[in-house]
Amino acid sequence: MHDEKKGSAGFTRRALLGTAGAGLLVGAGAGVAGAVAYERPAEGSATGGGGALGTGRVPFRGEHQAGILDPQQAGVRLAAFDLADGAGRDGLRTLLQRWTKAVDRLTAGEPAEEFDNQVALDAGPCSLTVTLGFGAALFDKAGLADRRPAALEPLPAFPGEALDPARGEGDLFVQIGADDALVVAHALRTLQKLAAGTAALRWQSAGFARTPGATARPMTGRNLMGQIDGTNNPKPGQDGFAAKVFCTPGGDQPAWLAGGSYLVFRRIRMLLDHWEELPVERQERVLGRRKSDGSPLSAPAGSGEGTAADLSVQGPDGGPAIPSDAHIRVAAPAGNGGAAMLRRGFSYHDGALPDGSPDAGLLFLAFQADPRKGFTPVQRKLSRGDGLSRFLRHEASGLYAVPPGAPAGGYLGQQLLEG
Ligand SMILES: C=CC1=C(C)c2cc3[nH]c(cc4nc(cc5[nH]c(cc1n2)c(C)c5CCC(=O)O)C(CCC(=O)O)=C4C)c(C)c3C=C
Ligand SMILES: [Fe+2]
Repeated sequence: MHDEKKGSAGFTRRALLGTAGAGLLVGAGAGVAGAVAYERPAEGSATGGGGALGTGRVPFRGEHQAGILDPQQAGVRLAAFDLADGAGRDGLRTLLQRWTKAVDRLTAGEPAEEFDNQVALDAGPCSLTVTLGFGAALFDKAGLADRRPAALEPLPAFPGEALDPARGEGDLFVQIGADDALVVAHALRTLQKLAAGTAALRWQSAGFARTPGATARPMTGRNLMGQIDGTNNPKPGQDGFAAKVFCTPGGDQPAWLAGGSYLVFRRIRMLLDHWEELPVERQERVLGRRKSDGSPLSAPAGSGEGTAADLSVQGPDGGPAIPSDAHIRVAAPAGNGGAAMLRRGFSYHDGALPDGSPDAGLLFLAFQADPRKGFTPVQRKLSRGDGLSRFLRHEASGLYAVPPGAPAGGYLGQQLLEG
């Protein structure tokens, strides 16, 4: 399932995933997203860029789109565009062809042919990835209603959420990640210019994750609650990994989505003023894992995040060591009919709200083979019985069909338009 194409920096995507495996072996127990050993190529080993971080290059083409299995970059911009009235199928095709041409060049560290504004001129690729998704409304607008996947039906309403459609949804979604903020901003600006007249920017959100090299050794990242986040993600190489994350045609899954995925986006604000009032031991019981090393409360402190959580272990008080409303218990696949997803969220911090509280939280992103069997049942349960939910507010949402990677010589989304 992994592509073998070599990037100019002299490593393959398989090599990246292999590095993820190495991360596991050293006991980090880390998942793909934000969690893997994140080795950069040696300084000067590739085109452009001054340092090792700049030369990282992620192949854009392959069976799956980049930005799903690849390690998280330090910076991300999520954005969605709405297709203009009258653009139709031809307008969409032309737009996807122009975006593909630009992304091909930008991910190689080269300026776009059209509309390049020189913002990223001195930088290498910086591990830039651009991941595209299609929102449900796109299919009618582009005359493709008969190809809309059944699984793209709107997510149900969940208790406690207050969603702002102006900061979510949208026809064409992009996740733009890179290890340099200018490279990220440049890529979005280029896509926006190329879309002029065909699609208009609906919303955008900026996020961040650990910068590679910030810690003494590669580690799973922390979120703004201070928790190690990403530990128990499905991992490539595990039995059934691909079936959890990528679509297999058949049933009501369309053929054009083979090798693609579904992405759920949620902008989730953290009530940090309340959270930070809790003593660390209480915070740990809300999650079910320790803050220090991510070890589950069912195992001794210091055993590390790679230790499997045992939901049957009793604590000293005779109750469950991992409380009944602990986040990892309520979210666990075991209690949700096996529901699984690959989480790849980024933190955001957009200053303060009018009441002075931080406008900060998680840009939750989860890739999965079918949201009806992944995100929806888990979120339904979390919204009722999760101790962590008391400290969270879901503020925006999006569900997108993520097409497979661009075929050799072809364009992103070609399978939908011409399959
Ligand atoms: C509907 C799915 C989920 C939402 C929404 C969600 C929000 C959310 N989660 C954290 C922090 C952590 N989550 C962790 C584990 C975890 N979370 C989900 C699902 C959702 N989380 C799953 C399926 C799991 C794995 C459960 C298991 O089987 O162990 C963890 C623990 C470490 C880890 O495994 O990643 C943390 C930390 C936040 C802060 C948040 C919303 C802002
Ligand atoms: Fe979670």
